Amino acid sequence: MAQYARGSAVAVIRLRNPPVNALSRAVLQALEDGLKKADADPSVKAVMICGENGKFSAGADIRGFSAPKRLGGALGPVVSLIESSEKPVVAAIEGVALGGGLEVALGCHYRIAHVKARMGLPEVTLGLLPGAEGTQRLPRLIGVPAALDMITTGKHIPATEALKLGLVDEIVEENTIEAAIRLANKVIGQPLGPRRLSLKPVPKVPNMEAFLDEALAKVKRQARGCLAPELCFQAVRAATQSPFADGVRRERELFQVLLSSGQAQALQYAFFAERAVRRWATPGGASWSSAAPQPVRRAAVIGLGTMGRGIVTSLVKANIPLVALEQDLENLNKGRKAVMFLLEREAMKMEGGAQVLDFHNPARLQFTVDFDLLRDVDLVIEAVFENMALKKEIFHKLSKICKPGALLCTNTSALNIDEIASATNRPQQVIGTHFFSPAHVMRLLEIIYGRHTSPTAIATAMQLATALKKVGVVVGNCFGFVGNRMMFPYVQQAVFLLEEGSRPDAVDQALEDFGFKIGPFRMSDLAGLDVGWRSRKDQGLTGPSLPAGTPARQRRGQRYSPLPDLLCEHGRFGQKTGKGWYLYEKAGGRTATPDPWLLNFLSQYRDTHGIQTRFIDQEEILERCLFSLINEGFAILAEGIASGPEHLDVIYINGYGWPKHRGGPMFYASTVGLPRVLAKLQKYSEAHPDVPGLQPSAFLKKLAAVGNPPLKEWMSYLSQQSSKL
Ligand SMILES: CCCCCCCC/C=C\C=C\CC(=O)SCCNC(=O)CCNC(=O)[C@H](O)C(C)(C)COP(=O)(O)OP(=O)(O)OC[C@H]1O[C@@H](n2cnc3c(N)ncnc32)[C@H](O)[C@@H]1OP(=O)(O)O
Repeated sequence: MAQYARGSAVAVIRLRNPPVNALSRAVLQALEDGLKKADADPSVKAVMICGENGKFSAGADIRGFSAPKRLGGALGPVVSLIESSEKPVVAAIEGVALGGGLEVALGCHYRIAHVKARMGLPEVTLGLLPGAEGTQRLPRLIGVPAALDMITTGKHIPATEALKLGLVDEIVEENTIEAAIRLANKVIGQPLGPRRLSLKPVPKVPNMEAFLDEALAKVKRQARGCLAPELCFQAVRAATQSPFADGVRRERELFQVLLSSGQAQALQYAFFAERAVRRWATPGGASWSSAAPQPVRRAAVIGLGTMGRGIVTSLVKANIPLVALEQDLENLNKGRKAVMFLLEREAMKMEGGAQVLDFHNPARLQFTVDFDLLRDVDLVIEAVFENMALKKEIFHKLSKICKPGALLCTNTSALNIDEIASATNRPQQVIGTHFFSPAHVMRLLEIIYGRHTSPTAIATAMQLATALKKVGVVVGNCFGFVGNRMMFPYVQQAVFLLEEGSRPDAVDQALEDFGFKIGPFRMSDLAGLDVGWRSRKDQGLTGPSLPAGTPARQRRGQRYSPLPDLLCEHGRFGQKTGKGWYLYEKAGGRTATPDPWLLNFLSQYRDTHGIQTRFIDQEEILERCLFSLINEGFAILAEGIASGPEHLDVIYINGYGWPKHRGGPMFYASTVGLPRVLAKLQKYSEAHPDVPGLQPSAFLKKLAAVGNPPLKEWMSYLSQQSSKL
């Protein structure tokens, strides 16, 4: 809704649709009615538009884009109506003016913003473009380079920057509404022509065509298969080439293309999925609605290796005072130096820099080798390397030293939380916090509850995720949890494809063309092949504990590829040794080139094992890697390890480089159609009966059999008894 009120000479229209004043049909109708009322009332001399509860508007109601009666073209005409008003209209921007909200403000003749307000056109992140004439008005107001940047990236800018760009006329520290009414009174009677953006020319840029060509190349490079950035670009280019009305027509055409592209649906699903996972629940009945977090006033991180350094940096950035602990002075000094380097770099990116982070202050960041300093912390994150015995030793020590209420977190990517908790006297306060590398950059935090973990512990870990500006996803305890468990069959297929005749660069290319940031072999070289090797040795799959006479390509009755182990035995650990699945310019180098040695090695390997080399096309690469990953996802859902497909999708988008415009693996499966995914898995599992990862999960079969229901109904087909937790 929008509330209309007439004060003295200034009518006030207040957008009202909690929590963010999204522009629904009803709000737009009320806005239009308010404008018409003001126009018809001779005592009204000016209009002020604002939003309720300190928020202007977060834009079009996103749910409206998939509603049967779409929000459609309703907003553009309302923005035009505002602009064509014969009475001055002032936007009072508090909180946020995003998307359609900012387009409404662009239709106004004046804009005044609170200093803490944020503005942006984030439609591109939802697979759309600003469809209410924003792509035509913004370049006229702030110029093509700045408008292109805002529209193709969707970034939110603070009011101070908006003022510099000329996006707002004034910023105020308080009483935005009063200031806007004052401004409205002041401008009564002044000519409105110069304030109507649709009448302004687009400011010239020297050598506009060359500038646009370069900008387009950049947009394409960054889009990686996502359509919206390029179409946003095209809409802005139309503003540079055509009169306003023609530009608007072009904007509408392009908007329609995006709306029906499928990518918009995927990105909007991802938007809501990210919010849905905040409402966590466990099969035991614990949930976000009843569990209260405990405050974290001081934290500790144990271990200053790659993960620990990133975690410390993340906590400092979140303003949480902490103690960073290493086992000895040599490692402590090495870790301290690395953390300081990261923090200096982070500080340079921030306004206020090192002063704001205050990391030279020992009261905020203290380095030590003394466990006793952990006595009064509220939360500990252990981040030593993946070794159960070591982790248990540390947790045993922690449960003796830390105060009774302290939450004990383990940063592990696969180990059993219950076993780690068993080393303590407080298993209810032990929880897994799986950070992703680099931990101060990656958004995902997988939060793993064990058999005894309390709801308070889960709520506190979720609150920590929010404080660190991460997306926390609560999952159950199993080997590899959700993310890595789904990754195992994917990587396994990638390696099997090499055995059968493919090449690392062909597999990577297929998956990168699909939209992954990095293919499995480049990823494995980056992470280090030795990490998986160590884990396989611990599991007895390779190395000295392997019983003599074990067939080279079989473990526990299933197909196994020793290829990654063989590479490690040749000292090929990936980027760090300058060679792995690829060759690099030097140890630590980043430029991967196909390695003739490896291709020769693969060919000899196939000869040794009597494998007939065959050509494997892109379709088979994608289907075998992706469908086996998705198949594991269905098994995870059936076991109650995650409470919905959204959880798996949020994990994959934020932690594993899954292309967001494909909505996550489970959403992708829903778009492919579950009967098709099932049929392909059946085909491949018939061809490879010794690969369990290709055998369709019972839950997938059930969903296909009941007629491929929409994703949001999947979980209703799981009987309570099927949860193993
Ligand atoms: C015939 C062809 C004609 C073609 C013409 C077409 C005409 C179309 C015209 C115009 C098109 C305009 C496009 C848009 O405006 S798209 C929307 C752009 N806006 C955004 O992307 C903003 C999205 N929201 C956010 O970024 C954040 O929510 C923010 C506003 C910054 C607040 O963040 P925070 O405080 O962290 O709160 P939450 O994110 O948890 O949000 C609170 C709840 O509000 C829901 N929400 C937020 N924004 C919207 C929205 N725009 N629509 C609907 N719902 C929204 C959010 O989901 C939370 O609710 P819940 O937890 O239940 O999910």
